[in-house]
Amino acid sequence: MKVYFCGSIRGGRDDVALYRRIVEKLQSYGTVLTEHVSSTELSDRGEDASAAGDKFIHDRDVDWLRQSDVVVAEVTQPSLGVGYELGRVVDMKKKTLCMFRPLSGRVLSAMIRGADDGERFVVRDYSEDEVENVLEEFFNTLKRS
Ligand SMILES: O=c1[nH]c(=O)n([C@H]2C[C@H](O)[C@@H](COP(=O)(O)O)O2)cc1CO
Repeated sequence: MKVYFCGSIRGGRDDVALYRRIVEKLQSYGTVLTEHVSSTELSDRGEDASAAGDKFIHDRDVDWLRQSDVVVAEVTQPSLGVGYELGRVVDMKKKTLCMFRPLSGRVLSAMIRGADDGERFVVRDYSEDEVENVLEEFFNTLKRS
């Protein structure tokens, strides 16, 4: 199974330790195409600051999104890139889990929460200690569908 993980990069790296935990868990289910998103070596400058780099990143990531079987996004730290990826994914009709931590004090964008259809695109509120359980639940429902 190919998994695409979305997490904030230029939107801010505050949650990178959590991204690491998510990616480690996801790797027990399949190949994570975007493992770099969880790298502590990646700063909020992104992978490459050059203009050609940005086109490469965009085209590669959209291609990976197309290839993926399932998409998991941590959406607590607002990120234009993650929002864009999720918009594309809705059109691609991929099975998607968005994970949000209300204890952050933030309110999730209506364009993400409002896209929840209870089936293909699901938004799940959680707290940090529940990360692994939330992912287990999600992948168990995938097996059943
Ligand atoms: O260097 C990068 N590499 C990369 O793969 N991305 C993708 C994957 C992330 O899920 C998402 C993060 O977007 P943003 O940088 O706007 O927070 O975009 C984004 C950047 C930088 O924008």
